[in-house]
Amino acid sequence: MPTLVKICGISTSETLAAAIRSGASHVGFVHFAKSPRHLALGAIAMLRRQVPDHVKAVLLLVNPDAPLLDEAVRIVAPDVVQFHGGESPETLVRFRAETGIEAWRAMAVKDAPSLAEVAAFRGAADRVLLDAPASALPGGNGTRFDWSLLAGWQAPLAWGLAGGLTPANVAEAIRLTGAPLVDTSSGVERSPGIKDVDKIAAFCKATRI
Ligand SMILES: O=C(O)c1ccccc1N[C@@H]1O[C@H](COP(=O)(O)O)[C@@H](O)[C@H]1O
Repeated sequence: MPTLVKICGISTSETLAAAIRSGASHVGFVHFAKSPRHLALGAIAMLRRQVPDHVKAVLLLVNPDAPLLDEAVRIVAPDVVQFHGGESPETLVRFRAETGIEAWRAMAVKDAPSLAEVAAFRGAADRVLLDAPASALPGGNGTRFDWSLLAGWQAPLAWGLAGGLTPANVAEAIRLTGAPLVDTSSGVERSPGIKDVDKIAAFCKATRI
C-alpha cells in the first residue's frame, strides 16, 4: 500500500499544481490568522476548486467556534477538516454527524502517556495526526517528536505522522514508524509560508520507498 502524502499550507496555484503533479494524495489549506500560511476562506475556496477528485482537499482549523466552522465548510467544501487545536472527541462526533465530512485531529506527542490519549478519539476522528508538541504555533513549526515512541505502538484508529518531516528524513520516518500517511508543511518551504516546488517533488518522491 503506497504511503499517503499530505502537503499542507498551500497558498498558490503553482504550488498546488506541483503537489498534485508530484503525487500528493492530500493537499492542505490553513485558516488560522497567526500562521504564515493563513489564507482567507475565499482564497482557499478558489484553490480548492483546482483540486481534482482523486486528491483530497484538507482544511486546517484551530479550535474553530461553531459559526466559523459552519462558514468554513460552506465556503470551502473540503473533503477533510483537520482540527489542530484542543477540540474534544464530542466536537468531532457532532461535526461528522452534521456534515458527513471526514474529521482529523492532530495530537501532540511528547511522551508515551500522550500517545495513550489517542484512544479517546476512536469512533470520533477518522484519523489522528501525530505531531510534535506546540511551540510558536500549534503546528507548522518544523519540529519532530521522538519517533522511537511509536515502536510497538498499536494504533487504535487510522493515523498519520506530522512534524518536522522533510525530503531528507521522510523515508527514514516511514521505515521507522510504518506511518500510513505523512504530512509536511515547513519541510517543503523556502521560507515560512513560501512553498518550494522542487522540495514538494523531492518529498513526494522520497516517500516511494
Ligand atoms: O502550518 C501551520 O502554520 C499550522 C498552523 C497551526 C496549526 C498547524 C499548522 N500546521 C500543521 O502542523 C503539522 C506539522 O507541520 P510541519 O511539517 O512541522 O511544518 C502539519 O500537519 C501542518 O499541516
